[in-house]
Amino acid sequence: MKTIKHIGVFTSGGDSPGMNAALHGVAKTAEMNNLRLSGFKKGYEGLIDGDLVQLDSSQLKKNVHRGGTLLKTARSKRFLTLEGRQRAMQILETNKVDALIAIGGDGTFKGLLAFSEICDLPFLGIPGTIDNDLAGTDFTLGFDSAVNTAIENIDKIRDTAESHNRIFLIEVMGRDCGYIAIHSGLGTGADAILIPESGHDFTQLLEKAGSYDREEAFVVIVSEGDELGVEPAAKKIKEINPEVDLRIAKLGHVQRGGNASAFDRMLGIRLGTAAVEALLHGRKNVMAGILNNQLSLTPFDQVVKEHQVNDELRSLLKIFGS
Ligand SMILES: Nc1ncnc2c1ncn2[C@@H]1O[C@H](COP(=O)(O)OP(=O)(O)OP(=O)(O)O)[C@@H](O)[C@H]1O
Ligand SMILES: O=P(O)(O)OC[C@H]1O[C@](O)(CO)[C@@H](O)[C@@H]1O
Repeated sequence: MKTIKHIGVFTSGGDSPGMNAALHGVAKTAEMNNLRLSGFKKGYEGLIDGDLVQLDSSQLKKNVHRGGTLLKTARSKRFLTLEGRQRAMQILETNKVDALIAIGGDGTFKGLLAFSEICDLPFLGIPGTIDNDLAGTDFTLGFDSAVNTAIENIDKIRDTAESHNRIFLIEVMGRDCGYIAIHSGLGTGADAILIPESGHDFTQLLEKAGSYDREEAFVVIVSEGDELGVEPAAKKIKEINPEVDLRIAKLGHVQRGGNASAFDRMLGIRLGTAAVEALLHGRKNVMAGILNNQLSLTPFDQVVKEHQVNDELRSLLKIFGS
């Protein structure tokens, strides 16, 4: 095993609160072990272009709380091509990088799997996405903050919904994973929660919404990947009852921003530290995560896209969400 003296780190895919805390965890642990640390900017784009900066923990510690990512991020079309990945490999060789840490979601780890076919440097992953759609960790960085933001905004919408006795269909993020919808819906006493994984029979829900008691609000949380979707759901409700007073609200990218929650700050510090220590212990091509509140390392091919909507959540959804 080659001695590690120089680590590269980057953030990739959608930004998520807690990424800066993870960068601080990486930088501080690298410093403690006398390692050089380079940050590649804009995800895989920075690897391809050789766009890198030297990182040290004194700048990063002031930004532990901040949402977004100081290294910036991107969805890189070029890294999907072999030419892009070959160029990235040359950049790593030229800069004498001995190991690479990626902070991102399932796409980022698929990228590392593809990269590992041509590049045998040790890669370490840190789960950073608001979607919480990865196996190998109970929570991804940013999920807790995003749910808190969603809940804060849904509470506000409920105030106006109650005042007007309106039906509100509120779309939350999560791509094709309903985790944010379940947590924000249960946490706000929603009347119904629609998620991609549930395979709903919508008839009952739509009828309930269509004939709702006009003396009350009716709040439905709809995950953006749900098979029905907010506009078609609204249309169907209107078909059942053209008189209903209905509004749609899409929370959108507000869910990705804002200061990281206490939970995400701590998670970032833990996982950033664990990633550097795992590399120093000779581990490669694994993601650092937290399972049952214990640090855990899971190979990339096992972490990509396993939805965590388990039996317990499904049964909660049956009781509270439809
Ligand atoms: N099969 C693949 N081969 C090579 N690179 C890939 C592959 N899949 C994804 N990538 C790279 O990983 C980047 C990040 O993936 P993606 O845009 O899906 O975000 P993500 O990491 O899943 O984060 P989020 O969950 O926040 O969207 C892509 O833009 C692309 O450059
Ligand atoms: O910012 P973009 O590229 O529009 O991506 C939005 C997507 O990214 C996420 O915020 C994180 O994966 C998803 O919930 C959402 O579907």
